[in-house]
Amino acid sequence: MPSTSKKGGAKHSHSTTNSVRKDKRLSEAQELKQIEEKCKHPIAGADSMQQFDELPISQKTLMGLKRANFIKMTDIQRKALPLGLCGKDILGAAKTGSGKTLAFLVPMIEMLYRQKWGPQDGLGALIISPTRELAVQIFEVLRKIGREHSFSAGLIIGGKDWKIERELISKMNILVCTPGRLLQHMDQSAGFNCDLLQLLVLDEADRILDMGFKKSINAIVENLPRQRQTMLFSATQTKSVKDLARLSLKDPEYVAVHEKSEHATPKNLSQYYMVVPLQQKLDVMFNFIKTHLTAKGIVFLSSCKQVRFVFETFCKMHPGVPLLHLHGKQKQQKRAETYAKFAAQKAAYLFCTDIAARGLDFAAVNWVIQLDCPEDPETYIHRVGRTARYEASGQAMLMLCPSEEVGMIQGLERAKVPIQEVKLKQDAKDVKKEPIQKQMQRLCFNDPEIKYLGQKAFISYMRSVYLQKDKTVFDVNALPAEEFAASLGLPGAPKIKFVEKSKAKNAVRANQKKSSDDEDESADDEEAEEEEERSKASALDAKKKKSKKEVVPEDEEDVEATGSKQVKSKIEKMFNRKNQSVLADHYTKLVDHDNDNKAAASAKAGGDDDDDIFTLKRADHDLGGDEIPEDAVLPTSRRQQKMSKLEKAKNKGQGNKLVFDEAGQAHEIYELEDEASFHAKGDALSQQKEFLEKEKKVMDRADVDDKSTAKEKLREKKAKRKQREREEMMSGDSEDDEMVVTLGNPDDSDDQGGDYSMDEDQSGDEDMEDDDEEETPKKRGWWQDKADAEESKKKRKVVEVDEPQTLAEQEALALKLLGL
Ligand SMILES: Nc1ncnc2c1ncn2[C@@H]1O[C@H](COP(=O)(O)OP(=O)(O)OP(=O)(O)O)[C@@H](O)[C@H]1O
Repeated sequence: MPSTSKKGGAKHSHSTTNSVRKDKRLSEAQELKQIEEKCKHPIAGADSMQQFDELPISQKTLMGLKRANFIKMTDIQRKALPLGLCGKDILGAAKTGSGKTLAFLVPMIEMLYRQKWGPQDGLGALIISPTRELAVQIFEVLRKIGREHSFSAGLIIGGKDWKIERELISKMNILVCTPGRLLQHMDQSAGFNCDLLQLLVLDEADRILDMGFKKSINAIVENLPRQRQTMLFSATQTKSVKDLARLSLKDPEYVAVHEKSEHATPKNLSQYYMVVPLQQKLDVMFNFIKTHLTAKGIVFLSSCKQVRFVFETFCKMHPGVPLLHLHGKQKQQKRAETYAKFAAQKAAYLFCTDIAARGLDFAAVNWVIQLDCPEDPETYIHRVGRTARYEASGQAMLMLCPSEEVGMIQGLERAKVPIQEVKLKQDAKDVKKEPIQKQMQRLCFNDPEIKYLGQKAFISYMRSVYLQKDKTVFDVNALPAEEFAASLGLPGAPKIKFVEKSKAKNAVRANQKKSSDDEDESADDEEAEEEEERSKASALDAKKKKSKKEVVPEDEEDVEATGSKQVKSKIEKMFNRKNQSVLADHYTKLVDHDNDNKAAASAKAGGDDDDDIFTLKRADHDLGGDEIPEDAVLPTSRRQQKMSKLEKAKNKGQGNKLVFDEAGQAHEIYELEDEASFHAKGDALSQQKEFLEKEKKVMDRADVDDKSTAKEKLREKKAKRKQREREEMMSGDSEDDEMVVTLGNPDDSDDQGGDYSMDEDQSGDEDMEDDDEEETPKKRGWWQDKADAEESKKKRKVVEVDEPQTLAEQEALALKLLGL
């Protein structure tokens, strides 16, 4: 009967499927056993292995590698993979473009596979990258080679929506992320749990471990289990014992493939440098593009503003090849688009900051041009590493100002970078030519936006040079400011306070040197010597105070009319700006109260400058000086405003103890005592001391209590928030899976995974940069609830002073609120 035969057929096929599955399971179990057996350290015959299929790895990984055309191992892979597969901690160092990514991805996938990691096991491996673009790239390679496996992997670099990320993060086996965003989730996402983490990878480890990310990484590592495998990779590897200790590496294997090689850069890379006066750089760059129209090049500049200005002006001059720009202040979507566009272009030039210096793997880049000098040889090595990747060849050009040549070239020699000088062609030096400068002037003249961008580019370049640590290379005073400004098309160089300060500092140094020379000469004159000491000490004191203030110049103080020694308030300074020649119009617009809204809107739309937005906010407060009574004690300095209550209390001293008489009048204690009984208690000084000690103890106790209460409140608040989030999570399961991939899905290989958006951890990347062409209004801080943020927003609008501490402050505030 048909029905019976159908049933029988179904039964048959069912049992066939079952037996296929069973066979598969058996062979997998067998494979696992064999791999386990082979992965005992050291792997037998590892030294002679050349291909991936000689390694003790799963068929699934091998298939993934094969489909992505990875057959033969590179040097770093040959050395690092056998160690990584055995679970060793690794410090991997190999030249740029040498294949470090696979050296950590393969052991990671294999380790999870061998442990039969499943959805219920949660997060097993974490990869941290310093930039979003690099994280995306790693994620893509993971998708390719892990396609046969069934782990879930997520990209956490700041999602479009925090909530979506938060929901997904709890379900991932592997996460590729940037430090800031990861930390944010660790702190705020209820479902995030990394207690079972098996493996941590830091790609571009030296960058992640340096100052910019230090705090985030420390906090992240604190949350991770100590029992885990850790791998660090970079072309310029850190070997700092301190760094390794803070990551709790266990007997790490140092795998360096270029340590013994003659050069630190790829052998197929030709490297040149050219000494170009600052004012000719743009001209030389433009000519370079015009004479290399079929090339694909990356041009590095020192700040976002520089990038934007050069990009905008060069676009307007139509060089005849597509131009793109990439920097950390662009919106994430724009960044991702630019990345994809440049990757797809055959001939194009990408202007960028160091955000693109590390790890990015664009195909077929012919030239890397460093229009601005890199901060150190390491940065140089990473920048040039964007070309000559794997087995390709490439060329790199470094443009140096005359004052940078000696220091930088010596540094590069020490870092084993082979570089040769090429001379600027005579016609490029011809002052009569200056085609760019004239065009630049026209652009600035016709378009105030361009002029303003130029001013900002000028200032940010000078600031970047001023802030550089290596003073043997960077000397802001050696730069021809006027000529440089003219080369940008500006009518004059904006006055920059920190440059003036730096000159003054040099003068003080010269004076000190002179006075110490004088001191040597008059060593026999005792009186003169003493005087000398005194003046030296006070000069040093003054210098200390000055340098403290100068370390990080405040944005709004950087550009300022110089010459006046008068002490001015910030508001005065702000208004004085309109008297400057170059930035006059712009600042007039910004501090014009009637036009505040207009200016705010334009700042948002054209959106360049956070300094300006900052200025605008202050102008908005309407804190007219006449509203505040003369005797009111308002916190004036920023430091004072930031002072905690405790600090303020400490600064106020211990206070007086008063006793009230029957009429309710307050008296000092001694007033109500007769002299005999006062003396009977001991001498006045010891009484005073005893009293103060007693009071101090009381205060210390109160302080401890206060702190623990505050901590407790914070804990409660956090627990409540997490609870709330947990409830929200339970109530709706998001269907958005843009940043997620289940690796075992061969059909989705061509999808563009990950839709990435903002993340807050780029401070380390672009910390010299302070503008934002596409800046959005300030977001709620990650530590704030929505309600908190609203509350603080409201507060900000009402009063901008600290909670009044003294009677005078309270009176001042009361009068202000009453509008008197
Ligand atoms: N075994 C291999 N066979 C073929 N190509 C490979 C192999 N390993 C890596 N590659 C290719 O080499 C290029 C560089 O690899 P990868 O990005 O991993 O280098 P890297 O060492 O991490 O570079 P960087 O230091 O700049 O980050 C990539 O395009 C990658 O696809």
